[in-house]
Amino acid sequence: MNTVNQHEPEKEAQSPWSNYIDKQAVRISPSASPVQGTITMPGSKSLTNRALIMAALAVGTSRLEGILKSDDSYWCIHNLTQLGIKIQVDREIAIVEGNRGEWTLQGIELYVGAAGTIARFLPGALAIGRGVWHLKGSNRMHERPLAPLLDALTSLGAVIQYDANSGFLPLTLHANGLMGGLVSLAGSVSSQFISGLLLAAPYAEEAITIKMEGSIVQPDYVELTLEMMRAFGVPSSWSDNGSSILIRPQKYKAQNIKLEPDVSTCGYFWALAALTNGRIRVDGIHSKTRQPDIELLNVLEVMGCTINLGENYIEVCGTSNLKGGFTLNMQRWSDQALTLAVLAIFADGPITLLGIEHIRHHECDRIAAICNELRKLSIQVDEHMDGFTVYPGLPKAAQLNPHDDHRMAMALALIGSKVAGISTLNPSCVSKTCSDYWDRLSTLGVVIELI
Ligand SMILES: O=C(O)C1=C[C@@H](OP(=O)(O)O)[C@@H](O)[C@H](O)C1
Ligand SMILES: C=C(OP(=O)(O)O)C(=O)O
Repeated sequence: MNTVNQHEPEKEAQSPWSNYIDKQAVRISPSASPVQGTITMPGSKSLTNRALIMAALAVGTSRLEGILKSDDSYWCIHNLTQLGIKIQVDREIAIVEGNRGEWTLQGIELYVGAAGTIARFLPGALAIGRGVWHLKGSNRMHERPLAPLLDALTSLGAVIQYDANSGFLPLTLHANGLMGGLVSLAGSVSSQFISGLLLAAPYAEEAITIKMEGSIVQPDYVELTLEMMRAFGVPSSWSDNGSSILIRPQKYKAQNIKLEPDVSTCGYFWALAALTNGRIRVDGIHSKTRQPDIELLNVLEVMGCTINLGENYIEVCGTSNLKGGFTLNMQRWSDQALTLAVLAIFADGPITLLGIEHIRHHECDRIAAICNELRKLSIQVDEHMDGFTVYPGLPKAAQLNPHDDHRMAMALALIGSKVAGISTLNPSCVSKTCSDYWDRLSTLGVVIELI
């Protein structure tokens, strides 16, 4: 539990859409006045990669508006293009010509970078066709689990050969189409296994029933998948008291759709308002979104912030006295755990976050990594198997290591918006989901020096 994976920056996993690639570190210093602004946010990573893959498999040509342009979506577009899908990107719009589920280019190597969504969504999408592909990713992606998904695909007809470790990338996938039938799948380590099978399920020879074993972490992402499938013309039905989903054979129909902004990225900016007693309004988003990180707003309200919900915007106004002294189970929206860890430093009582053991399998072991970094600031933390407790304190100056994890970098930067002397290494790792993060902070008055 005490070992920390000090992953070195892996530049190969960054894409042409990455910025700051030549920078070693970033110094973050407080703004002279409370942070205020009305901003827009890039598109959701989760929605972008789902929409790209469904559009690629669809009948007809889709138009996706508001795509995210970051490493995770770059590798998705790059791989689909390598596989013969025609995709034109013009600013934040992608035009995608669907292949009706028939892959034409085989025998190629596909590189998924550090993107969990591609590593978990592409194998199923490929397994519906016929052909052989080699899949690999970043060093960290080679350590992130895939076995439940790959075992399910194997039981439906795929043949998988592992280069090194069974259940992990890199691997060779021999696709023979997917049979239908009943398949059991556990989502207790990652909800992406279930989304990955769902995305492919309509292209199986017979109906597929996915029986979910045990509880699913972050289940709203499965709902996001089902919602996007409905948008592409594929319905699904739940049975067994919500533990099984049935998908019948059919094809996605090309769509013209607008994607929501990324609520996980919004979280850093709302937290910035909360911390600096400022005001941040994000346009183009509403509180009825299915993206689970919207729950952060309820917690910010409990902590003393004022939340203004418009039809097409959400505004957070901060407070001079952030309230702590509570315990939260964050299993359902764990991408914000690191944001809350940082807010907790400046609250008036300790905050304990539990139910998030699965984030040890994300871009780094996020529980070990955040505890390690906050201790460098002399902040008291207790590490638990499934979470951590952060105690309020005055952070001392330090250089922090984001462990090559975009969310570590984006959350740790918020400490610098409050106190002097904070810097973090490897600033370009933010490009996994927000390639212009440092410019965005700078525009809002936070002092950013890229070195
Ligand atoms: O399906 C998705 O788009 C995601 C699912 C979640 O992952 P896990 O279910 O693997 O925790 C989330 O953390 C990730 O950022 C995006
Ligand atoms: C867990 C995350 O990403 P991935 O899609 O790689 O799992 C994340 O963005 O916090």
